[in-house]
Amino acid sequence: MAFKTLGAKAAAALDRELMSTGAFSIDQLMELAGLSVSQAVYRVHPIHKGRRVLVAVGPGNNGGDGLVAARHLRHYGYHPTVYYPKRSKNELYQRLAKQLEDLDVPFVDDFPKALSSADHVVDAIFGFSFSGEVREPFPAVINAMAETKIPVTSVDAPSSWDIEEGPPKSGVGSNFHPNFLISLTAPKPLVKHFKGRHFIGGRCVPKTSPILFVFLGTTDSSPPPKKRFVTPAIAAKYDFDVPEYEGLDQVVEVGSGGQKL
Ligand SMILES: NC(=O)C1=CN([C@@H]2O[C@H](COP(=O)(O)OP(=O)(O)OC[C@H]3O[C@@H](n4cnc5c(N)ncnc54)[C@H](O)[C@@H]3O)[C@@H](O)[C@H]2O)[C@@H](O)CC1
Ligand SMILES: [K+]
Repeated sequence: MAFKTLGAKAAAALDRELMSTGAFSIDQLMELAGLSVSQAVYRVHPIHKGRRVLVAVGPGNNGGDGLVAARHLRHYGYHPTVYYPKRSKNELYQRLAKQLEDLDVPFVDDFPKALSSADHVVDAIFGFSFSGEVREPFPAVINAMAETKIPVTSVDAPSSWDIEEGPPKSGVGSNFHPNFLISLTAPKPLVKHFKGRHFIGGRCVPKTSPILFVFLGTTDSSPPPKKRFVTPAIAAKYDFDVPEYEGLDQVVEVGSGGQKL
């Protein structure tokens, strides 16, 4: 059985709701997203496979997730490098970049050159707000990620893929098939075209409501709740499934097309 998917409009509406009635700040959501991404990378590319992780950062919140992930990866002992060609003037992104600079994480301008000395790539260029043809300077970056033999982990969506329809039929991105994908909160419809290893990660901590405690039968001696990140009410309203997370994990591996394993 497959996890229900969340279309681009629903995903954007969900994030807006979390930031209004849900009382979360964008910083919190991005921190949890980036933390999940860093854990997915740690799973698929443990440090002994090579420390050099190149993080391709786009101009929006998907890029912000990449900046946060780079910081966590640095703390885990990786040597991240960040390609961030369209820097946002937004104060949040400037703070995320400063945090990386303070950790001596290098920012590079030449993506192909950086790729030639990387062990792993994180694709945090576009997420659910991508649409249309890829604009400069990103076509060459997408092409390079499509052609490289270095494993690529995409954040929320393979950049350049249509959120509903998947890879473009021709042109930039039509041959881009990342090895790994981490869907944030819930898979997007494009996962039906994804063939690699697939994880779901999170956005926000659960509100353990009395109803949830009753539902899970939680007492002092019972196992901790495995549902994570969104409240049961939000999952029901947006009609998606919350996977079961183990222990301290911020990610759960699922089938490539979003099937329950
Ligand atoms: N929306 C939210 O509140 C949150 C979103 N998160 C992450 O943010 C993503 C969505 O973020 P955003 O809504 O900022 O959007 P994206 O980061 O998906 O992309 C929007 C940016 O890409 C540019 N863009 C769109 N189409 C393009 C094209 N064809 N060529 C070149 N540039 C193009 C836009 O001008 C904009 O700067 C999610 O997929 C997820 O990864 C998380 O950080 C948590 C919170
Ligand atoms: K992406």
